[in-house]
Amino acid sequence: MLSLRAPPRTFSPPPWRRLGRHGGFAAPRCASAAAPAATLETAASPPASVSFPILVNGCTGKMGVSVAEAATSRGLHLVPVSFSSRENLGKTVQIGDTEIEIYGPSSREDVLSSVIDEFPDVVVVDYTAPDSVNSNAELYCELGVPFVMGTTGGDQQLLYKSVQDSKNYALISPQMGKQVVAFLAAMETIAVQYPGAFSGYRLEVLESHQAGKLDTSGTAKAVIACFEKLGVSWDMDRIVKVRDPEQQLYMVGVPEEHIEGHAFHLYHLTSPDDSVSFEFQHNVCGRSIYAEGSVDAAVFLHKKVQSGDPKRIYNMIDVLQEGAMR
Ligand SMILES: NC(=O)C1=CN([C@@H]2O[C@H](COP(=O)(O)OP(=O)(O)OC[C@H]3O[C@@H](n4cnc5c(N)ncnc54)[C@H](O)[C@@H]3O)[C@@H](O)[C@H]2O)C=CC1
Ligand SMILES: O=C(O)C1=N[C@H](C(=O)O)C[C@H](O)C1
Repeated sequence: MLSLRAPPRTFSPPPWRRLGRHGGFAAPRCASAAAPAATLETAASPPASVSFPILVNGCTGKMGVSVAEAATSRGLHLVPVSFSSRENLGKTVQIGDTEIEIYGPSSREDVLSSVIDEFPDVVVVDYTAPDSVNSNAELYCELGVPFVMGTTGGDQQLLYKSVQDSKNYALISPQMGKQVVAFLAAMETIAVQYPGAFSGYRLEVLESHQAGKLDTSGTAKAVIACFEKLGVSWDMDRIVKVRDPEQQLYMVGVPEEHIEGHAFHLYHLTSPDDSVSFEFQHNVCGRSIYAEGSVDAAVFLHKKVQSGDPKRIYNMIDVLQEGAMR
C-alpha cells in the first residue's frame, strides 16, 4: 500500500486514496482503441522548414522509436545508426524507409566519430537509460556534437558541468511535452516571483509510470524544486512512485490501454492548519507529445548552433518562450 500521511480532516481524501476502477486520478480522456490518439502518422505535420541530420540514440526503446518516427515525418534526415545496451547489439530497427543499425556501448566513440565526419551538422537526441546519461553526455561533449538529452536520471549536476566545461551545445529537459513544459514554466515563474508563499504547507506527490521506468520522474523532481522555492520543505524519498499495473488500473485510474505508456503526476498541498488545500495534476497517455517536443528541441538546437548563439545550454522553456514548439 502507499504510505501517504493521513489526509487533512477538513477535506475529502486526495484522489489517490479513493480506490476503485478509475476512482483515482480523474483519468484524462486518453485515446483508446475505439478513439485512436492523434498518432504521428495521423498528425500530418508539415515538413520542417529546415532539414538536417538527426541521430536518435536508444532506438531500441519506446521513446527512441517515437522520436525517430516524428523526426522522419517532419522531413529530417534520420542517421541510420543508434546506440543501445549490449543485449541489443547487432539488431536493426526499421523506421519508415530507414533501417537503423544498433551499436553497443563499446563502439559508441568510433561510430559517432564516423557519423560526425559524414554529417558535420548532425544533432543527437538521447533517449537511453538513466545510467548512460553521464557517459553518453561526456562522449557528445568530447566530440563536440550538439545533443538533446531527453533521458532522465543520472547525475544532473555532472551533466551540466560536462556541457559547461566543454562549451558544447545541449538542450536538457526531463519533460518535452509542450503543455507540461508550460505548466513547469508557470511554476518556475511563481516560485521566482513569490518565494516562500507556501511556507509551512505539506506536500504529497504521486507519480505513476509504466512498470519499465527505471528512475523517479524527472518532471516531478523539477516541479518539486519549484515548491521548495515556494517554501515547502521536502525530501525526495517521499515521492510515491507507482509502477504496479494493478494499482495503476484500479487506484490511479490509468486507462488499461495505456498501462504500458503513461505519465500521471499529482501534487497535493495542505496548509499547516488544514484549512486550505491545492492540487495540481498532469496526466499524459502515450508518448506522442514528448516525441513532437523532442523534434522541436532538435530543430531549435540546430538553429542555435548554426547561428553561433553564445548561450549553449538550453531547456524546453527556452524553446517554448521562442514560440518554437508546435
Ligand atoms: N524528457 C522527456 O520528456 C521524456 C523522457 N523520458 C525518459 O527517456 C528515457 C527512455 O525512456 P523509454 O524510451 O520509455 O525507455 P525504454 O526502456 O523503452 O528505452 C530505453 C532504451 O535504452 C536502451 N539502453 C539501455 N542502456 C543503454 C546504454 N547504456 N546505452 C544506450 N542505450 C541503452 C535500452 O536497451 C532501451 O532500448 C527514460 O529516462 C525516461 O525517463 C521518457 C519520456 C519523455
Ligand atoms: O519515463 C517516462 O515515461 C517519462 N519520463 C519523464 C520523467 O521522468 O519525468 C517524462 C514523463 O514523465 C514520461
